Amino acid sequence: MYVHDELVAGAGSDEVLAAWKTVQPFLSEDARQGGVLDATSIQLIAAEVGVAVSRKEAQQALVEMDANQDGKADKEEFLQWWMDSGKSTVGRLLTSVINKAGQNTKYLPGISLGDNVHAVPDLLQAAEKADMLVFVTPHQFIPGVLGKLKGKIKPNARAISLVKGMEITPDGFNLISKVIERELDIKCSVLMGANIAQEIAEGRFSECTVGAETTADREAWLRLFNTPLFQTRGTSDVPAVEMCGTLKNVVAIGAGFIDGLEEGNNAKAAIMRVGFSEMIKLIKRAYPETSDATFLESCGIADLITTCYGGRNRKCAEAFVQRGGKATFDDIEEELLAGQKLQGVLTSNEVQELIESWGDGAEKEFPLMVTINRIIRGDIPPGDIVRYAEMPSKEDYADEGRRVVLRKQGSTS
Ligand SMILES: NC(=O)c1ccc[n+]([C@@H]2O[C@H](COP(=O)([O-])OP(=O)(O)OC[C@H]3O[C@@H](n4cnc5c(N)ncnc54)[C@H](O)[C@@H]3O)[C@@H](O)[C@H]2O)c1
Ligand SMILES: O=P(O)(O)OC[C@H](O)CO
Repeated sequence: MYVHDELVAGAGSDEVLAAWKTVQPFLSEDARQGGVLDATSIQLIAAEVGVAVSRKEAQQALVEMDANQDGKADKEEFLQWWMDSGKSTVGRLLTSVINKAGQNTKYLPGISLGDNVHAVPDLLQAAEKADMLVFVTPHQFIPGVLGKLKGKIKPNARAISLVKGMEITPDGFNLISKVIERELDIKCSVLMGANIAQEIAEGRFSECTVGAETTADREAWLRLFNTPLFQTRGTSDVPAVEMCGTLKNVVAIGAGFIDGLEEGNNAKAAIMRVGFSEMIKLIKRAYPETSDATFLESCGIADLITTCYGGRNRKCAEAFVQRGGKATFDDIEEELLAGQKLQGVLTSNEVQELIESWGDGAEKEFPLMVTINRIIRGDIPPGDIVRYAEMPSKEDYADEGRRVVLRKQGSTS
């Protein structure tokens, strides 16, 4: 499994002590006898706990460690330095942690990944011989990932995308599965559904929808994914499945605004209802052949519900309101998600571009999507979400932030 490598928090003193013992046979004579370290010993111990330490860093560490300035660094000084430094400048490589601890301590702490999961930091090494490629990375990173894979994978490999988002082009848009197909010249199916990762990782029951054009592809992916606790249903309505997963993230931002405003359950249900009907309208406009039945699959109504209650888009939108305009979505993402990435904000901008590309009058077809985007951009305050039908705009706030233009009767604030 390819894992985009990064440095994560350093190991604790217990792990380092265990590493110290493990590498004893390889330490220098001085280190073994009296616990006096040299740079090589530091590198060996650090490597054992999954931390990459260069020669230069190890030498610098020796200078920092020598607290009593006797020209030596012993075990106690080493341990003290390790804990004090917090490994803030060194850290542990995530792939190494996953392979040693059997856990992704950064993104899924406490979840055992199983013995057959091996993290590989080299994308090509992980993918070039694969027959089945599963794409699940935030959609902003997809171009970079595909650039590295282009022309380097098996020509008959099958792909599936769990990625939510779209690419905007001068001619319209492409869903991520289509971007994968175009760049890698292979078929790409999709898997979407009410699938909050933490719950699946904990082995709790959920469903999902696989969209694949051919029966052979559907059967192949169902064989791979379907389990009693992860019930997978297939459909050939591929773009609608992917569009549902993509658009519900925008509605979830709206649901989060409602939560932040403490507008209550009725208001949230209303935003979800309107959002769902705009999703359906937008999907049918882009893909008129879409089957209504797809909206009742896990990728449709179920994913909308779970994301509007338990997702990160909802959570960050709620915080955006609670901060009263003092924090941007970027700030909130960094603070609340610790390295994870929001999809809904980018997708809202993409959807807005798509709607605008459909020409005059198209915005009025999707007043909630447009209103959510205006709130995200800071053009109007979050409270205006309940006035989505009037489509309040930046111009309504021309007078030093006060809402001065009443677009429709009864729209005062
Ligand atoms: N988390 C969920 O519950 C969930 C469920 C279903 C679908 N999805 C979708 O799957 C996609 C990925 O979401 P996620 O939650 O796994 O990611 P995430 O939000 O946890 O993002 C962090 C991931 O991005 C990787 N990353 C960081 N920089 C990168 C780079 N330059 N290139 C490649 N990868 C990089 C990190 O290693 C980490 O794995 C999204 O489109 C999301 O909507 C997520
Ligand atoms: O946490 P979110 O808001 O990115 O949503 C997660 C998944 O898409 C739910 O299926």
